[in-house]
Amino acid sequence: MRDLILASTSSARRALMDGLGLPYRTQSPGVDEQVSPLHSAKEAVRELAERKARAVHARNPEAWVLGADQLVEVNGQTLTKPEDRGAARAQLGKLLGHTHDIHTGVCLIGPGGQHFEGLETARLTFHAVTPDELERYLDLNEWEGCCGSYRVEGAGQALLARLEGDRSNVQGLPMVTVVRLLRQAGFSFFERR
Ligand SMILES: Nc1nc2c(ncn2[C@H]2C[C@H](O)[C@@H](COP(=O)(O)OP(=O)(O)OP(=O)(O)O)O2)c(=O)[nH]1
Repeated sequence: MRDLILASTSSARRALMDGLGLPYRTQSPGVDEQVSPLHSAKEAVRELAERKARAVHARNPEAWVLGADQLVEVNGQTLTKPEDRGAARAQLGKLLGHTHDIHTGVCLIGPGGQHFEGLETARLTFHAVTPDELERYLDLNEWEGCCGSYRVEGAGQALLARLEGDRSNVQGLPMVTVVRLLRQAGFSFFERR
């Protein structure tokens, strides 16, 4: 049985991997997530996904390690996870009534140094809502730990006017891409245990 590690502290990513049914374990990447301000959002998530995977692989060289990173891009600005409710209000203020992209980079590193990577973008359009409705949504605390301050699988779907792309990508892992990388790496599925 292959040793697969998800290099993530994200409960959303764990939930998505749990659904896939492959045996895996998790480890925190514990990396500095600073990247050059000259990087585009896509370059940043690609670099950080690899940085996370390589950091955990360095501690577990015999394992397969999957890392991921996500950013929201709107009007040329990149948004990550909000620090507090005020930051979440400001983020949603940029997204409501507009269209934004959410990019997720994924990187799979193997015991022999094998390296597979992918990047997926989903495009979301949000309804414009009143300030009172925004405050009511913020009261639900779905903004906590979420890039862009919303949960597409939660109450946040009431904000969604249009979604183009892989919904699981918005949640944190583009599972169509993750499955492609795992199959490219030779993983087999539905093993009898
Ligand atoms: N449940 C849920 N989580 C979301 C949604 N959109 C974004 N997120 C979460 C997934 C990730 O945990 C987080 C993206 O931020 P990062 O890529 O920096 O990952 P994070 O630091 O959370 O975990 P990691 O670096 O993998 O340990 O936002 C959503 O619609 N639903």
